[in-house]
Amino acid sequence: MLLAKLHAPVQTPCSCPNSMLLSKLHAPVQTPCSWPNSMLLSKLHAPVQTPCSCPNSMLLSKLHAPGQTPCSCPNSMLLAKLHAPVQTPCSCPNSMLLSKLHSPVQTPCSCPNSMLLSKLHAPVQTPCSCPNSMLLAKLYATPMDVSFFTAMNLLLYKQPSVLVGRTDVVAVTPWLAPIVWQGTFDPDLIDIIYKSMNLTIATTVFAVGKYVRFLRDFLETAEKHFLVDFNVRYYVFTDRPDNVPSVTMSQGRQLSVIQVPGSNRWQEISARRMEIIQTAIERQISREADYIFCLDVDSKFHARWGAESLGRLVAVIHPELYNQPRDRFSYERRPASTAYIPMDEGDYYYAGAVFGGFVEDVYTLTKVCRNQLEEDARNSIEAAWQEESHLNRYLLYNKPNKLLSPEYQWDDKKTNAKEVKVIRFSSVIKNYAEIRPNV
Ligand SMILES: CC(=O)N[C@H]1[C@@H](OP(=O)(O)OP(=O)(O)OC[C@H]2O[C@@H](n3ccc(=O)[nH]c3=O)[C@H](O)[C@@H]2O)O[C@H](CO)[C@H](O)[C@@H]1O
Ligand SMILES: [Mn+2]
Repeated sequence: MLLAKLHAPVQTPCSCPNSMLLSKLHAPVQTPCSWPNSMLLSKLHAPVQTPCSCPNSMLLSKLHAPGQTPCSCPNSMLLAKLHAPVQTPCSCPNSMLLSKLHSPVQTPCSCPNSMLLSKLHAPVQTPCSCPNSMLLAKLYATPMDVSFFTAMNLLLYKQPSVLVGRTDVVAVTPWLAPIVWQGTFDPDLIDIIYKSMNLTIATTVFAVGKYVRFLRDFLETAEKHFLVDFNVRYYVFTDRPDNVPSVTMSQGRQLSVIQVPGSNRWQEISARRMEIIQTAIERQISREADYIFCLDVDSKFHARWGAESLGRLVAVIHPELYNQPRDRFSYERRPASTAYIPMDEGDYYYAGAVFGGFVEDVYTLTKVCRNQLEEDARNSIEAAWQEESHLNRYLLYNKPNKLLSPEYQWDDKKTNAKEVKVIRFSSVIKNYAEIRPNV
């Protein structure tokens, strides 16, 4: 619930994490329940009651009054939206007010406002799982917690620039989705924002037939680089469960093995992933994770792959075709296939080896692609690149809201390109004739 709210549209047109938190904090109390924290939140959003002249009443009145004397210091800007704790205090009236708000209640008297302030400064009581309690718990997390709120105050990070950034690559699509390249995000900042949400990321990987041999490197390098310090649940789909290696997992990470049939056609193994992922989401993943990534197993991680990769619907730009005109893309070009894309259409060529997003969005993607694959099979047509062709068709008409650059899907066969400053995940070189069940 909280996660959904954090992703709700921001009132102020800005996509920065502070705005997301602020908009949540400013939202009217939703679904109030009778539990004390909900009541308290309702009061916080209510107008000041029965003002008296005690310092606490005065402070509360100021808090609910429109922003005064805004200056350009970070505190004033935040105060205009809400009473966040002071970062880098200065002596402007807004900073002073903020300091007061976060200091212990002064001179308590028995007026309702003093009582309310005392409650606000008290530790969270008996948390339950309603959204209001979760929000309060975050607001009042102890300084030891890396919670959204404390992290925002303690983390000093480089000022974002409007004028200086990557100029050698395009970092945003024409529909304003970011394209994630090294140098376009602050890794520490982005991790702290997402870590406080206590997310679980499902990661599916297929190791059918001889492809089980890739699992050890895949998993061992993932433990070093992939969403480190996040809760990750790997789902390994294989016809050889006895050959799944035992790899030591860090805290918060676990692996489940799900048995699937083998096949004597690699095309079928690859394409059936859509159906199998769809079914696994229905059966268990929807209850066990917030986000999901679906990855190829014949790959290794080499460098950080962090929370910058998370989004509602995420795709990766194929390393072979990112600098090619769309008519060279290996889309399915036969109108008889449901994966058909005409020559004059197409945004990017996305790789089938990496896609992800919110579990429910990936569920829809896998369901649509599975249905299209089955319809094609009934019509005896197989798209040029199986599920990858269907994925490209889906993403053309259902735009992803985050794109990963080829840093996130390189190929060991390729020499480095100067715009790729870091290779995070790459396909290993394999002998197709030896490893696949058919050629
Ligand atoms: C050179 C080439 O052909 N590249 C295509 C091939 O990529 P790839 O060579 O990356 O395909 P792949 O052989 O890695 O197969 C995709 C994934 O399916 C799983 N798997 C596949 C076969 C098997 O016997 N067992 C098994 O487990 C495994 O997780 C693997 O990572 O296919 C993709 C679509 O699927 C794309 O169209 C690629 O452009
Ligand atoms: Mn592969």
